[in-house]
Amino acid sequence: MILTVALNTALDITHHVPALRPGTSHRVAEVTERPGGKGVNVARVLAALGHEVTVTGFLGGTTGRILRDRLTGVPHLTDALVPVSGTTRRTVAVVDERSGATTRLNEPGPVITHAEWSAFQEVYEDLLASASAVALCGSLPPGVPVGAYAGLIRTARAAGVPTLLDTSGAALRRGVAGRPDVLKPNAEELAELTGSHEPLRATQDARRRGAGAVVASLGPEGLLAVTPEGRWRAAPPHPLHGNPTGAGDSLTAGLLSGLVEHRPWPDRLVRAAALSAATVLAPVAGEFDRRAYEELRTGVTVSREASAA
Ligand SMILES: O=P(O)(O)OC[C@@]1(O)O[C@H](CO)[C@@H](O)[C@@H]1O
Repeated sequence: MILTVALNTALDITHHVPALRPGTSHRVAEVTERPGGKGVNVARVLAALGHEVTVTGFLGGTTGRILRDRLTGVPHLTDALVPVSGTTRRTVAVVDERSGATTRLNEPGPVITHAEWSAFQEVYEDLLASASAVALCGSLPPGVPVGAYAGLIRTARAAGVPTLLDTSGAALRRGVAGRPDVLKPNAEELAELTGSHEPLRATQDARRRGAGAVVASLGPEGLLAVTPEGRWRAAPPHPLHGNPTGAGDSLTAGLLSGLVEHRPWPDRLVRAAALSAATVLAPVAGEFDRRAYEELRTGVTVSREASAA
C-alpha cells in the first residue's frame, strides 16, 4: 500500500460568496464541508485511482469524529489515524465567485503531547513494513517537533521505503535535510526555502539541500521537475479556471501513482499535471473531475529542458 501522513488533518469548509469585501458581512451562497489536510487529500485521490492507501496522522474531538465518519467506507482507503486529546482543526476557504480568487484561513491544529507523538511514531514504523512509498504532507500541529519530517524520512529510508515531502516554512527547511526522494513545493514555498524567485535556479538549489528530485508546481505555468534522470517541464494544454484548493495534493498523488508503478519521469509528470488540472476544474475543492483527467492525460505536454541535472 501507499502510506500518506497527515499530521495536521482538517475539516475543510469552503464558503462561496458573490464578492469578498474585507471588513463587511457576507451572505454565503454555498457551503461545502469535507475531510482535508494535504495527506488526507492525497490518500483520497490515490484511492479514487484504485491504489490501496493508508492514511495516518492525528485526529481528535468533534471535528475528528466527522472526519473519521467521512473516511469510513471509502473504497481502497484504510484509516490508521491516531486519536489525540485535542480537537482536529478546521480550515476555511472563501471563494470569491466574481474573481474566482480563494482566501484561506488555516487554524493551527491541536496541541500534540509528547506521549501522542511517541504513539504516532510507533504506528508509523509498523505501517512502513507494508508500504511501497510514503507521502509526508502539510503543516505540523503544535507540539510536534519542527524536525519531525526529517526524522520520519530517515525512518522510512532505513525501512527501504521511498519518500515524498510536501510542506512549508520551518518544517520544509528542516525536512529537506532529511533527504526525501521527492520534494514537491509550490512557487512560494520554493522561493521561501531558497531565497530565489527564479524557478529553475531555486529547484536546483532545493536539490542541493538534500532532495533527490524536486517537482515544483508553478500554477498556470505547470510543473518543473529536476531529477537525477533529467529536467522536464509539464503543462496542461490550455489555461484553467476554477478552485485550485487541493490541486497540489492531486499532483502529489499523480507522482506517487507513477512512482509505485515504476513509470519513467515523463509519465509521472503527465499523471501529476493532468490530475492537478482536473482538480482545479472540479466543483468541490480537493476532488477531481475524472472525465477531465482522462482527457487531460492526452493533452498535457512534457518537454525536456536543455541539459541534464
Ligand atoms: O495548513 P496546511 O497543512 O499547510 O494546509 C492545509 C490545507 O489548506 O491544505 C489542503 C489543500 O492543499 C487543505 O485540504 C487543507 O486544509
